[in-house]
Amino acid sequence: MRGRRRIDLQTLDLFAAAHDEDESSAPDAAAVLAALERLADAGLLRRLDSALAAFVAGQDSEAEPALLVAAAVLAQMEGRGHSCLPLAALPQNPNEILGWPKEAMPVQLSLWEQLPSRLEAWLRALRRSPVVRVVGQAVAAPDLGQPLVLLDGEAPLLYLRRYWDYERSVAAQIAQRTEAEAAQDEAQVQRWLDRLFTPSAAAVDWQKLACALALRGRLSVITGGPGTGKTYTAARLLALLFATAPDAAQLRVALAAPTGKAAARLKQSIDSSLLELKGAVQGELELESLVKRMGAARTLHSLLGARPDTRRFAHHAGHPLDVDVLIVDEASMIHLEMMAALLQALPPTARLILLGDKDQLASVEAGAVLGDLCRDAQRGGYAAQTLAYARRVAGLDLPAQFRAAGPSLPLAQHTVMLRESRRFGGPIGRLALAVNTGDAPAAMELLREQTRSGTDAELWAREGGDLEAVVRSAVAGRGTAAGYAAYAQVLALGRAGFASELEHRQWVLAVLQAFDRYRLLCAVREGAWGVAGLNRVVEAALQAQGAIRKDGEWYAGRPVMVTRNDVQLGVFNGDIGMALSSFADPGRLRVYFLQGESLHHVSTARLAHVETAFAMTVHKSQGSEFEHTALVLSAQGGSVLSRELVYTGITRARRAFSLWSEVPGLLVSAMGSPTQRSSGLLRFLEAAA
Ligand SMILES: Nc1ncnc2c1ncn2[C@@H]1O[C@H](COP(=O)(O)OP(=O)(O)OP(=O)(O)O)[C@@H](O)[C@H]1O
Repeated sequence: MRGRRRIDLQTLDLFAAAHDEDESSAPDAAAVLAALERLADAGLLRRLDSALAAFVAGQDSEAEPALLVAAAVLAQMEGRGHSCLPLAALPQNPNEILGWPKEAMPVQLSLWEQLPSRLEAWLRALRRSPVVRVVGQAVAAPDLGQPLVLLDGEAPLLYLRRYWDYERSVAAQIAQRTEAEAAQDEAQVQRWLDRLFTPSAAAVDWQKLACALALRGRLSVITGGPGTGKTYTAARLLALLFATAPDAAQLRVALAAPTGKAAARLKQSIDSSLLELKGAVQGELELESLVKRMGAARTLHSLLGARPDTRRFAHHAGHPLDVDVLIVDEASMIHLEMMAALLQALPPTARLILLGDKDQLASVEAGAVLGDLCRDAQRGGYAAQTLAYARRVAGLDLPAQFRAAGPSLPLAQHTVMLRESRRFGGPIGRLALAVNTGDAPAAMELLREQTRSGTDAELWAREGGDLEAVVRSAVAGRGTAAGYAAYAQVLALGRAGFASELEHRQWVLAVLQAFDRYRLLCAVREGAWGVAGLNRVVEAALQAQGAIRKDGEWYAGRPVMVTRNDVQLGVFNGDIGMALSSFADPGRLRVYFLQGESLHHVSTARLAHVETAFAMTVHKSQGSEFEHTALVLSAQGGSVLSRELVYTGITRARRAFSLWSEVPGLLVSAMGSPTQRSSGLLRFLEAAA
């Protein structure tokens, strides 16, 4: 938290000014606003949080302290990815919500002493304010553009208006997409399912079930860990849609993902899965023409038509996307606002197929939509009708534990979790599973046993800080697993110059590919064990070896990550590029990005929003995989060190995973801290059911 260290939280007096004026009375709105400012000075709140409280006070001259504090806490929650504030915990257990460090306890108590101790009094303060729109189960106050919305009822939630709108919109769209089931020729569906799925030894062929369920609706959610066959299943689903569509030649299919890298992987993986099916369809389906017609996969920003300097997209309900089927991969990264925009822009008749791993980190922005949508995925929750349908068309008899015990959400009938990983049978997969289930003893034992077995093991861990060792390993690799030396070698090949543009292009591709063999992933940005510190020391080590020649911000071989979408330049947040000499003007550096199969390049001068990318956050690594991934846990990680963060880091590794922990115990404590994001999405969906 910014600036916290400069202020002694134990002695910080939030109400110093108010006490000077009058010792006896409770602080008024001005005193509370001043206290919130001090909390922002101390880094416990953001400026934005105290500013929202000040805005509320400006709109409501009679605002009570509880309302102002609730507004500031709500803004703070939004900054941490929650879409709303569950009010019930606020009076008695604010720590659960605030997550402030222990040393902030005196400050928190001094503020809370001035606030009501009962929820009812907080609710009264909210209900009586003109800045709060109160919406109950049965009645709703008129919409006068109030900036806050109180969802009153048993477990009241407070929203910023924007997020209230997004959640309701997403829930309404999903309810609509899951209500009516498309009529179909079941005999035809059964025939094709049997052709595309050979009998499986597994108790349940979840991939076949996913296809069967997806065929009868306009929304399909397919979740599963890495290598469980999400894209393999989506390709079969496409073939099925193609085979059963009345006018297959006209079927418009689009592929998308939140990042460019994930989009490129999706396209590659879908194409190769489709072409592998040629034998199974024996010329009956024109799979090659389907592959051609799909075109490149795009980022969601580009698909929806992001426009400079506005949150609005070119495509929306009034100007929908021109698609019949949209497959979106890495859906765990889609934040609430983006999901609302995507659903709005999709024609009501189009099918949406969401693929993603519900256990991965959610987006930095507010909302954990895939996690919410997959609440029932583990236990199935299938209704009798769904089970009967699965038996009829797919010959699947689901064990009793996957049947809904009571009334089930329509959404659950459109959701399937894939459970068998084809890629991660070994130690990386076992570690990911142990982390995911919070089994710390199993995870630690596995890491110890693997580390003991030598540097070539799939897993390797060191707890207790030795930054120099981290850097040595980052450069040289571990055993036969790559480090950045691999990219440095390819980079050096360019120094001799190129005879042709083609030769130069091949070299650029080779540098980008070599760089992607290894990545340092950090939990935090700041500090020696964060992104900024590690980037500096890795750069220095490569410089010392002569692998790079850094004499300014830009140098040949500087890997960069784009930090802001720039529609005009065609680069998006999270894209990774490499500064290299251009063929036409070898003295000039350009930044090269691999977009699908094609290379895109931009002049360094035009790329204002980038950062060096030898080390990057786990958040930004989603949608990417590296042959060797090193996860670096900083002792400054605090609440950022979550189970999802560690799981996401581990599952970025294809062949080797290394863990570097600044101090012992960080991994175990992260595993014991699953992230919970507050949202009302399921409540809206349940209400709509
Ligand atoms: N039923 C199956 N039979 C044979 N091979 C399969 C099957 N399902 C998946 N595979 C193979 O397993 C590998 C992983 O599948 P796929 O890439 O579809 O997984 P994924 O869940 O999309 O992974 P990621 O999350 O990493 O993108 C692929 O090589 C795929 O061809």
